Amino acid sequence: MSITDQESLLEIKNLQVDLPGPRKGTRKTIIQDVSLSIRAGEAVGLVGESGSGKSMTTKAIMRLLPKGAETRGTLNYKGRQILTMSSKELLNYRSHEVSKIYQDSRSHMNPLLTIGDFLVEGVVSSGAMTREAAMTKSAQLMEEVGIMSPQARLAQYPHQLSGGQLQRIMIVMALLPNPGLILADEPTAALDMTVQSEVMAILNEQLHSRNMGMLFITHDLDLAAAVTDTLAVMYAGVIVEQGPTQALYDAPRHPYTAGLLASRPSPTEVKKLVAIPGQPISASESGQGCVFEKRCAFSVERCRLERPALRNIDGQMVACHRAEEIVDRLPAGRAA
Ligand SMILES: Nc1ncnc2c1ncn2[C@@H]1O[C@H](COP(=O)(O)OP(=O)(O)OP(=O)(O)O)[C@@H](O)[C@H]1O
Repeated sequence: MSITDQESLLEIKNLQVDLPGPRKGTRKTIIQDVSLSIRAGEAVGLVGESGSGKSMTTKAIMRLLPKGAETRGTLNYKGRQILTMSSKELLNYRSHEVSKIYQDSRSHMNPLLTIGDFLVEGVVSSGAMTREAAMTKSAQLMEEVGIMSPQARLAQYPHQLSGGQLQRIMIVMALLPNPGLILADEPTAALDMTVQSEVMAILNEQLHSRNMGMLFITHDLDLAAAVTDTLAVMYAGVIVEQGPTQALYDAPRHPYTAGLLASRPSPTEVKKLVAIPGQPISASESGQGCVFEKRCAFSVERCRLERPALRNIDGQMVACHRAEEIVDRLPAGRAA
């Protein structure tokens, strides 16, 4: 099946992931009923606190979940079912179709390999390119992402490059096989703000010039808002709010999203931070009701008893029974 701008590159429907529980024969749910789609040229942000299930979602997309994991639902890439791919298809999918960019590039690099050897290792060993072709393409891509003197850099070792340069090298490695989809897991978390913006601008530019899709994983709503077209907010393995980035950022409708926005510092003004009370829970600790119920200031009995489904309110998908009646009482999130 060919992909046009309008068709989904990646389509996840009703994903549920269970892992073996602490006692023999038990299981714990990590991801519950997650649906998400990414089109070519689109950047989708998956935002949530630590433990909400963001990384597990990317692992499910790569079919790299821990041993003993049980996956339900459907995951399609360009119309092909990821869950039923043969080992050969899966190898091709992981090495050519989807690339991952990690948070801490230095810890993913072998300090004993030159940048060049590190970059070409994957594409050469998968037989996709000769070493010479991979080195030439790496040098071209390095120029595209703003690394000066690429030939000299290819011969250097990771300790000779700064954090920002290494993250650009990770982007080059991700682009080398010409993937359709990039999974970027907190790609700038280890960088300072200026370098963070530069790296995100490079990713954005590449996304559009190559018409790739991107899933951008982060706990930083502001960063996600700056670089994505669509946002999905995750809590305890569930997407609680989803919609066009600008609309969701300007006018959150779920108490959790509003709480996240109110709890971060403003870059332009001194304001009192409003923390979300209580501690995040994992999917396996959630009861039959709303996953956010225990921390929500607007919780009523129905929230405790009945899990709210995502429903469309003015173009935003919101999983809250009371979304319409509480909208004016949510904490103001946007920086003034
Ligand atoms: N290998 C594992 N075995 C069992 N449980 C796991 C494993 N890895 C993660 N979990 C659990 O799965 C849940 C989701 O974890 P996940 O790593 O996806 O969260 P996250 O949102 O990516 O967090 P972070 O931002 O800290 O990376 C958490 O409750 C976590 O404890």
